[in-house]
Amino acid sequence: MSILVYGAGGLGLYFSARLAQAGQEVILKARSDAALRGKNEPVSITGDGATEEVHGIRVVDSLDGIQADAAIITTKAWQVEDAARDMSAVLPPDAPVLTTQNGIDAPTRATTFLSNDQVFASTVVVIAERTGPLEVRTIGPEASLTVGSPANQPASRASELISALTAAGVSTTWTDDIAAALWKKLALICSYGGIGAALDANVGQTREDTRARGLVTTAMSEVFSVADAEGVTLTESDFSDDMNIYLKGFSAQTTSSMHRDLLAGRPSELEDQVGAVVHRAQRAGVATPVLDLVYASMAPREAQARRNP
Ligand SMILES: NC(=O)C1=CN([C@@H]2O[C@H](COP(=O)(O)OP(=O)(O)OC[C@H]3O[C@@H](n4cnc5c(N)ncnc54)[C@H](OP(=O)(O)O)[C@@H]3O)[C@@H](O)[C@H]2O)C=CC1
Ligand SMILES: CC(C)(CO)C(=O)C(=O)O
Repeated sequence: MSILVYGAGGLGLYFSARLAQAGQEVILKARSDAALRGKNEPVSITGDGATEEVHGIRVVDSLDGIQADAAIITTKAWQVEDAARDMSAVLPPDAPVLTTQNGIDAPTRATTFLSNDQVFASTVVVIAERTGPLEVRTIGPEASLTVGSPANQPASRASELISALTAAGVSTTWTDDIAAALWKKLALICSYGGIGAALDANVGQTREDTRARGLVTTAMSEVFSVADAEGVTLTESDFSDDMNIYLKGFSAQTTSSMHRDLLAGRPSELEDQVGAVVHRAQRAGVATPVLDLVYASMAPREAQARRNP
């Protein structure tokens, strides 16, 4: 199968490497340094102290003349529309396209230029960081994905892509309620990531401090309340799952990518994560005082980063 991976950052390099190692034909849409260097170079993937060089990935900086059977969008959330526009010119209309972004808006953004039926969404659990052009480092286990169709398409429409991911060692589960899966993940990253960013504290530090832990817990329940107002069904056991990941699943040093980007002065996914919740809360008349404060305290930093990217 020929798979277009769009965006050579942490997640894009990770998927490209694993899919190519499993024998898939991978086209990686990169830009800037990664595209220029990548013409004749392998992708290097480091995890568990070992580095593997993966050859055979076709790195391109333009989709002109590209043919692919499926695509995975691995840009940041605010770049999904551009990616979708670009690939809509070359993909067959029935080719499945998988979004991987945190937040809840990526599938809608993708359908600005792609058909509802071909866009599949996923939540991704992995820690993959781009460490240089065509270099990625993973921390912890291989990725696991929950995949579904916002347009209620059957799994069979994306079965070849799902099989390719599974064969590449990425455990992939199908869900009939992808909206719930996206909101559940959003509740996790918005809460520990939002409070972590506002306090500049890692997971270990917010977990150990009673007041900070209370803020994470309240922020999480605020996201659940907004999901409820949006008609998304999340259960108490979903809340416990998220709390367990925060309290027991993450290593103490963990910070969210939104936190790291904000603190480094880079454009972040603040709008797509905390912003997406507080704006919906306002429209639905749901009180989210903790997340409002996180958003208000981080928005000036975000605006500054976007003035000087
Ligand atoms: N990394 C992870 O472990 C996880 C990430 N996610 C989610 O996955 C998404 C991607 O995250 P991550 O990989 O960390 O982000 P990165 O910023 O590392 O990667 C995004 C990449 O997309 C590239 N890109 C953007 N627009 C284009 C374009 N038009 N053409 C070519 N390349 C483009 C960027 O290029 P350039 O560098 O030139 O800007 C960048 O390399 C986010 O929504 C994140 O929340 C979810 C779970 C885990
Ligand atoms: C939860 C985590 C670390 C990995 O899945 C993530 O998605 C992020 O920080 O953006």
